[in-house]
Amino acid sequence: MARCPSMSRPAPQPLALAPCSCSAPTRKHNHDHDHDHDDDHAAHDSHDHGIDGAWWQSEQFRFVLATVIGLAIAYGIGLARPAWSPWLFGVSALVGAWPVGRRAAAAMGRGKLFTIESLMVVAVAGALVIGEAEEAAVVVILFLVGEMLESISAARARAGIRALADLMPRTAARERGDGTEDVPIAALRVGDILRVRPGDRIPADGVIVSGQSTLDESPVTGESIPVFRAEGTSVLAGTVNLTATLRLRVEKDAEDNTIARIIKRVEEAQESKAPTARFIDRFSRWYTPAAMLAAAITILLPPLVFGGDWHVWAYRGLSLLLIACPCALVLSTPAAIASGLAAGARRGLLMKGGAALEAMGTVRGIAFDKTGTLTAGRPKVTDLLALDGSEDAALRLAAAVEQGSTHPIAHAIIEEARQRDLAYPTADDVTAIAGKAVHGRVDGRRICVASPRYAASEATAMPAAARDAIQRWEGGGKTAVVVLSDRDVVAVIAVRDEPREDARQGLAELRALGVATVLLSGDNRRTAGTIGQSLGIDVKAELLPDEKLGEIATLKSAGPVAMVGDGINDAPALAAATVGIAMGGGTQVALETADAALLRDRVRGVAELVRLSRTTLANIHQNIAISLGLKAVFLATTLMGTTTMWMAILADTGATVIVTLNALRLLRFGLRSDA
Ligand SMILES: Nc1ncnc2c1ncn2[C@@H]1O[C@H](COP(=O)(O)OP(=O)(O)OP(=O)(O)O)[C@@H](O)[C@H]1O
Ligand SMILES: [Zn+2]
Repeated sequence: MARCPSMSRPAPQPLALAPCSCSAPTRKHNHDHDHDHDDDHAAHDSHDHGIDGAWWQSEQFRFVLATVIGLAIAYGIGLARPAWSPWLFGVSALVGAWPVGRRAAAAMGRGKLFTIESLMVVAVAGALVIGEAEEAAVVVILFLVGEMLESISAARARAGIRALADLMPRTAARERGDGTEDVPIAALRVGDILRVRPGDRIPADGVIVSGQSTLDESPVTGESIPVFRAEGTSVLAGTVNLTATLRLRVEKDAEDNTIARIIKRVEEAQESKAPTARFIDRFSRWYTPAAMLAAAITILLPPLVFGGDWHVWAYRGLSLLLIACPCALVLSTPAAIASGLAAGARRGLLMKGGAALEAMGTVRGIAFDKTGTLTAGRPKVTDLLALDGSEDAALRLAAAVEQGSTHPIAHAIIEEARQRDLAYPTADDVTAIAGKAVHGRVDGRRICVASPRYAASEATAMPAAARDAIQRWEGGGKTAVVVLSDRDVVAVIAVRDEPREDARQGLAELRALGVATVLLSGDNRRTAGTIGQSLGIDVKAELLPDEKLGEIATLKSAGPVAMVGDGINDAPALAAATVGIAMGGGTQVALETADAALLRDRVRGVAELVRLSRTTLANIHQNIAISLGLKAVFLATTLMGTTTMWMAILADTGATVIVTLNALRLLRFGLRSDA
């Protein structure tokens, strides 16, 4: 990670986002490193996915092992012939440092003088010059071992995402004639019919054409309760078919499958840098040269000015170089972010990057949209009051204009008309007025389905019966819409959208986390108020779409704000918030528009997201404290002369490993808490 894998065959590319040397912020991540050598390039790509085969089979490990054995032999011979010992150790150090030196030279070739590698090379060369060959050899070994440990643990963090990729079966049984043929997943085309036996994983996003079965969707969405899926419903690649054979029509090419897109998203997210990581990059840019300067001063100043011993101060100066190595610090943020993102993805919580994760960890307020977010988003018509003509006649008119609308209320009205077997005409000139109404022309009359507020301003008069019905229904948490025909009120229709099952609990969990919640609704005050009260959330109602943006701006002035919506018709509000979280409305749109997306339509997922983000932030802070703390301690002891060079590098390696292991703890996030 912080140190680049050193072998000619590029070693595991861990979390692609770790900068590969402390002092070269412009090198974005390890990959760049391998791209220095074109001949390595192809090898790199092909190994990228084989990373965590057996680490002990890697060339990196063999090299380290060889160096350790070499050192042991040198030590053994040195016992017999003490005079040879410095030379043997010197040779060991040079051989072990060879790959590091090559990388330092390559970086210098690109004009980057101050890298981890150059720190190492100068320190080792210096140690040899002052006759500390044994010390130099041990430093090199520890450095190599540290590098290897990092690769191994980093591969584990990355495996958090790769576990998702492993969900995909390699082949699928495609129907041909009477039987089936096994074809690789990549060869599947949209429209192919597949057979999936119980116990198999679904090979592609598709629709069930025959059969019904229970599916375990937890691998993809984190939803632990198996779901029943019958003919006509869609299924996701990577989920497990539990009970019966299904015939499936492929709806997506392999690379467009939801699971493939999730993996891609998370990998992209891991590459993106969090603000803290950017800060540390900038910090390293002057930090490493400063360390070199400090080392030079330590070596030169005491002997020249105060008559100090040359050997002693050269040794301390060189130790200082090793202490200055900021591997652990550079790694502290990206390692935690990568693990946090992977842990989230496994639980159906997707985030677009480190920035979103960091922001989410500091959020103090969260605004919710109502329809499709706190409620299921599938309202149903519950009451109908016809003032002029029959109920069916009114419903026909309403359905005619609602055909041109995508609003959930429109679906409810059309569904009701369908259930009553009503044939309805098509309306002309259908226009929707966002947040207010939809209107169109039917049989020469201007028909409008509108919110009561808008209707009141349009209608010539609002009959008392209509007014009463509206009041009563809204007080019961229903949404009333008024059907107008040429400015006459012909009917009032009530629809009801049920709150999500876990909405109440999810909001309570957020409050327990100290997050203020508010419902921003376009619905009328009474309806939204009733729902808000039953769920325990503050309400701002009767907001037009741009007024929602205004509310978010106001909230934002008090601190970072997240907005949770369905990601389809509230994209502007999601964009206006510090963090936009998409929920419901399918994963497809959500993944594109928002900073974060919940694959499971659970309000509790929002609380989980907050907890995960905060845990990740805390992890980052621990990592920074560990790396800087250890450096501070060893800085003091080195200048006092109580610790040696090899202890300094051991501290650096140790801090790096501790930081990596600490970050890996995040992968277990959520295993202990609820499910
Ligand atoms: N197509 C439509 N048919 C009937 N009424 C509509 C339509 N579109 C909007 N309205 C009216 O405008 C109101 C506000 O709509 P808007 O889309 O802003 O809010 P919403 O999405 O229904 O609710 P929320 O913002 O709480 O999710 C609705 O409650 C309804 O009365
Ligand atoms: Zn280091």
